Amino acid sequence: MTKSILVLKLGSASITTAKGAIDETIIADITRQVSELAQNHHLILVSSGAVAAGMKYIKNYKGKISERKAAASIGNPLLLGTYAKYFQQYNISIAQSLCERQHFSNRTQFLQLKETYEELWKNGVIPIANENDVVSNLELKFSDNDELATLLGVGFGASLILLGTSVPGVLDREGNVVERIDSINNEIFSLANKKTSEVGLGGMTSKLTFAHLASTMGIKVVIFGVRTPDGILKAVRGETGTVCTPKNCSIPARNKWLASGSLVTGRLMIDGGACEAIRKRKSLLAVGVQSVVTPFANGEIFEIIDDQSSIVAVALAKISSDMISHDSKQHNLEIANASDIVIL
Ligand SMILES: Nc1ncnc2c1ncn2[C@@H]1O[C@H](COP(=O)(O)OP(=O)(O)O)[C@@H](O)[C@H]1O
Ligand SMILES: N[C@@H](CCC(=O)OP(=O)(O)O)C(=O)O
Repeated sequence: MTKSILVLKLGSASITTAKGAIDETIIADITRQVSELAQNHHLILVSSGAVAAGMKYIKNYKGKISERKAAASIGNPLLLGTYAKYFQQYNISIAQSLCERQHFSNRTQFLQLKETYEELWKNGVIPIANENDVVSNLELKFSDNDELATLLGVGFGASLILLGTSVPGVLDREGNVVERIDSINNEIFSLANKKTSEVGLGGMTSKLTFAHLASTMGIKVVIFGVRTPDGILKAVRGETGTVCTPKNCSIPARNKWLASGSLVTGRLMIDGGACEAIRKRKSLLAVGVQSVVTPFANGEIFEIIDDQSSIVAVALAKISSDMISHDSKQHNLEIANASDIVIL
C-alpha cells in the first residue's frame, strides 16, 4: 500500500516556552502522536523554533536579521537534538533538511531534495525541515515556514498539510474556532489581525495565504492548536481546528510546483496571438513577446501577462530572458515548452 504524504508544520510559539526554551513536554507529546502517524504516512515535519531556541545565546538580542541568523544556527541543532531524543523512544530516527528558496524554484534542485526524502522514508526516517536561516537575507527568505510547508506539500503531492500553531484554529470575531472554510476569501482574511505570537513570523494572515494556495492546488489544510490534547491526531481526522477544504484541481502533479506562484522570479508581457496559442497548449515563442517586464534566467519560473497586465499563465523558462530580441531570425525561439506552461 502506498503511503500518503502528510506535512506537519509546528510554529515557534507552540513548541517553546514563554522564556524561549524548547518545551520538552510538548515535543514529547508531538513525537508520541507523530510516531503513530508514521505507520500509515510518509511524514515531513517542518519545525520552526530555531531562532527562539537560540536567541538567549545572543547578547542584547533585538531581533536584527544578523542576530536571527546567528540565533537560528545555535538553536536548530538544539531543537533537532530534542526531537531526536524523544523520537528515539519510538525507534524513529530523524533527518535535518535546511531549505532555501532556490531548492524549489530550480526544478533540478527540487528533484534532488525529493530523491533524498524518498530515501529517508524508505529507511523509516522522518525529515524535519526548516528554512536555512543562516544564509537567508530578506530578499531570498521564504516569507515564513507556513510557505515552506506549503511548497513541500505542493511539490511532494501531499494529501494533507497540518499547520500547527499556538491558537486552536482560525478564530472568528467572537473568538470561536471557525471549523470549516470552503473558500478563503476577503471576509475570511478580514478575521486575521496583524498579531503574531512573540516569536512567530507570519501570524494568521500567512497561514490563510498559504492555506489558500494549497487548497487551490487540491490539498486539504488544517490549522490547529498544537497544545490541544491529541491535537495532531485529531487534526488528521478533521476533528479539531479549522479545516480548509481542497478545491478540485486539474493541474497535473508535475506542474503544481510551477503554479504555486510564490516561486515566480520573472515577468513577460505577450500579445493576443501568443495568449491564444498558449491557451491552445502550444509553446511560447519569442515572436509573441511584447516586453520583458522582469528578467529571468534559464530554468526559472516566470509569470506571463497579457497587454492589460492580467496574469495568464506561469511557465518554466527554457532560455534566459536576455536572449529574447525582436530580431526576426529569433521569432521561432522557444521560451517555454507547452508542457511547462500552466494556464491560470
Ligand atoms: N483570526 C485569528 N484567529 C486566530 N489567531 C489569529 C487571528 N488573527 C491573528 N491571529 C494571531 O496569529 C498568531 C499565530 O501566528 P504565529 O504567531 O505566526 O504562529 P506560528 O508561530 O505558529 O506560525 C496567534 O498568536 C494569534 O494572535
Ligand atoms: N526559521 C525560523 C522560523 C520562522 C517562522 O516561520 O516562524 P513561525 O512563524 O513561528 O513558524 C526558526 O526556526 O526560528
